[in-house]
Amino acid sequence: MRRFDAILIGAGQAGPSLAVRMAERGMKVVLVERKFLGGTCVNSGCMPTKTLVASARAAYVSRRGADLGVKISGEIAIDMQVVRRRAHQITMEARNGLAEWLGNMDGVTTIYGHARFETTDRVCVNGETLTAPRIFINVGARPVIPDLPGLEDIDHLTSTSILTLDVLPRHLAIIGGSYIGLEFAQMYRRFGSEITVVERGARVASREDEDVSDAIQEILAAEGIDVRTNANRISFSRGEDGIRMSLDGADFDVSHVLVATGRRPNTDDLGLDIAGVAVDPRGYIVVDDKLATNVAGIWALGDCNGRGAFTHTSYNDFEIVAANLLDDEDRKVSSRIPGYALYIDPPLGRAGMTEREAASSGRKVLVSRRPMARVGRAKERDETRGFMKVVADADTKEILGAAILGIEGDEAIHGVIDAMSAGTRYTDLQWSVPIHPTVSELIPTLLRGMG
Ligand SMILES: Cc1cc2nc3c(=O)[nH]c(=O)nc-3n(C[C@H](O)[C@H](O)[C@H](O)COP(=O)(O)OP(=O)(O)OC[C@H]3O[C@@H](n4cnc5c(N)ncnc54)[C@H](O)[C@@H]3O)c2cc1C
Ligand SMILES: NC(=O)c1ccc[n+]([C@@H]2O[C@H](COP(=O)([O-])OP(=O)(O)OC[C@H]3O[C@@H](n4cnc5c(N)ncnc54)[C@H](O)[C@@H]3O)[C@@H](O)[C@H]2O)c1
Repeated sequence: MRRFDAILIGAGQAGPSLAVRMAERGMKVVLVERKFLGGTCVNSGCMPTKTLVASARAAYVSRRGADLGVKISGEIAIDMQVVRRRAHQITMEARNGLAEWLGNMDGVTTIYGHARFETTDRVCVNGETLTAPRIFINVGARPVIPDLPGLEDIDHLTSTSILTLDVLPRHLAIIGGSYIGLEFAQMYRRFGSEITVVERGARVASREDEDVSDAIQEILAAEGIDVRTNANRISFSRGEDGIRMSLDGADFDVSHVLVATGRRPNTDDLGLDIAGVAVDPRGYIVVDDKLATNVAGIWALGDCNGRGAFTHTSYNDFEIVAANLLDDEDRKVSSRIPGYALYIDPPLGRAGMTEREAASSGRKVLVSRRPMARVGRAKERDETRGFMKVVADADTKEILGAAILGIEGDEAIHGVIDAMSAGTRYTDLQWSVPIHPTVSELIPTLLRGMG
């Protein structure tokens, strides 16, 4: 049995950084990873997909060149092998960089293998027992495959396996109209596929306010994406020319099916029951505000704790745990202002509550909304789709949330995230002087329109 000061299970966004911080304090730590260093973001999530989004945008801009007076003679063609290779290369650079960083770090041992609890302070990997007084779980999540008739009998893709596809689907059906479904829908449409998005809910991106969902759907429909909402009866069979899909009684043929119906935590094969670590009914590890589980000496970070589902929330979990355990600070998850982006083009940048959440919190709510057509930068680029809105508390003047669906929305939203993190009231920002011509330039005007 090998003894360490800490065991970290999973090398996603939290594990490697925490391992290094602890080793820098002279601790002897072991990082256990069953597949690839970097986890989802590096290998099958943000990095490869945002590289693909960049290729798709290059195609879109090239096709629109003539509108801006740029003549391109000949067809705009996509080389899927180059597109895919680029995404893979970005992944490999990040994965190899991590291996080098960890490899050069005294005090960090990396073991490749599946970890499983034997007791509260022992973990078995590749038949060997490791023990430590502190164990950090950072095991992430994986795609959910829904129980749809016929799905098991056809070759279907997930957000992971589609990354190895180097042919262009003739017709890609995407089941699920949220982050993963919508990002892949627009990117493959821009590569040249016919796309049908099948969402069982009444609208796409259903966590957002209705006006945001509607505007997203309009943006996608304008690019020729067929979005079917309220889809109830979905089934599949092998067709003569690919896959036969049946949707609410109507049949059609598609060449490929991508399943994008959510993710579930990798907590079912960890032996958590043996260690006595509590999980909720969906398998997420139950943690307190400092990410400690119900078992002393065991913490859970990242997607597996259900307190966030993004790269930045997993990394922030590392920052919280490191600050509390190593720097004698008092950091809590509940202090985090929720922020994220949906990387369709134009992107949706989000901060804090939706308008619906703010209204249902019982506060008296003020809202202001402006179209992107009011933004000089958007007009100059001839990309005026979308709008921005902000929600505030009428009594305290606190900013409760914002959405910027428009070019650079993922960047411009940080003005709001920073203001919310600093506790700035919207009335204090109404007279700030932004730089022209930027997207952020409309924010003071937006805040002056609160009503
Ligand atoms: C297609 C896609 C696109 C995305 N795009 C974005 C984006 O643009 N922005 C964003 O913020 N987020 C995005 N996300 C979400 C983001 O990737 C995740 O939230 C983030 O990677 C979670 O990090 P994590 O550290 O919690 O876990 P992970 O990165 O999933 O790491 C967990 C690691 O644990 C390992 N592991 C699991 N079980 C064991 C075990 N028993 N023993 C040993 N090792 C184990 C796994 O192999 C994995 O390497 C995207 C996700 C997907 C799928
Ligand atoms: N830009 C980003 O930050 C980004 C990008 C991609 C993924 N992610 C992360 O990945 C996670 C998973 O994303 P996701 O889009 O797969 O999941 P999701 O949980 O956000 O959405 C799943 C969608 O599928 C629909 N659905 C479920 N079952 C269905 C069925 N049988 N038929 C039709 N529709 C069905 C749901 O109604 C929902 O709209 C997200 O929580 C997110 O954190 C983030």
